[in-house]
Amino acid sequence: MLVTGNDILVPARAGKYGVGSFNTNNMEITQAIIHTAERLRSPVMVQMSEGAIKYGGQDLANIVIDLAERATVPVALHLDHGSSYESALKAIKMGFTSVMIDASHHQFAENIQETRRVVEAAHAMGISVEAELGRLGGIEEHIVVDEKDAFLTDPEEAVQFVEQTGTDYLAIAIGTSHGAYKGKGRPFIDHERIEKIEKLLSIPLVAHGSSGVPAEIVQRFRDCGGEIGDAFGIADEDLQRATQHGIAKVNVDTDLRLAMTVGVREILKNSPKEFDPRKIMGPAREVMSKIVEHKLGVLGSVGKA
Ligand SMILES: O=C(COP(=O)(O)O)NO
Ligand code: NA
Ligand SMILES: [Zn+2]
Repeated sequence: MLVTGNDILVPARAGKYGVGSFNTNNMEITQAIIHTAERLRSPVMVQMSEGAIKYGGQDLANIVIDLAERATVPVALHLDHGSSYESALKAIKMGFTSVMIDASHHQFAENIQETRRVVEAAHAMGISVEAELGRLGGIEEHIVVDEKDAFLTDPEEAVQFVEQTGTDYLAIAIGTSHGAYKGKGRPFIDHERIEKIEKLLSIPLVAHGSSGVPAEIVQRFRDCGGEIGDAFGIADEDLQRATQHGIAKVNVDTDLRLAMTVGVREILKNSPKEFDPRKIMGPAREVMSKIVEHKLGVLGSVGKA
């Protein structure tokens, strides 16, 4: 069933498990996310960035909404990294049941102002809101925030921010970053910071940049002609620990991008005569489903629906 972000994340925080919020850009990615969640009796969030909305529009949103409405587990459709009040309201009009307003690149006061506007409008329409305080490293969609400017979330500021905005859940910068290159070997995750914020805030916390970038997928990517550097993601145990301390929503995009590309490249390489789209996208859907299954297991949401 299609529900709001709060319907999924408030129980997740209380139950000390994480809920995967996976980015989608087409039907097969959406099916891999929702059908795997159903099979594992897990709540799940499907998210679209502004780029995905530009690419697939209402067509793509309707695929997600239809699968979510018919799903036997709770599913929310979430706007990822909404960059403005207008963008958030447009998404709500499109049928999104959760919206992020990411004003984290503004000064504190502007972030509060922009976020509060969205919260008032979204709440008037029964939609829940994610905001962000602190800046991740890596490439945050339209913003390249390099390491030196990235700053982690200040716990006391986070309390003020939540009080003054009314945001339902909060994305915090705790060492993760977007993309496939999160750090050499094992990215540093500031567990002390998470645990400080956990004690001060009772709302669900959000971890962006939570792809694991599994070595096996990276190797398969290379083996079928993909070019990728020294790619590392967040370690499963770091993610598991974070979900025990307030992290309830966990954003994953890169892992599904790599998985789909591996599926397609392997077919094109090993079956050069193949040109049936179902035989090309079908195996890619399988590779993605396995990645979703692994992630739901790491997050502890299996059987929670
Ligand atoms: O935070 C993310 C995705 O992060 P990854 O690049 O680690 O999948 N989307 O908002
Ligand atoms: Na988001
Ligand atoms: Zn993100």
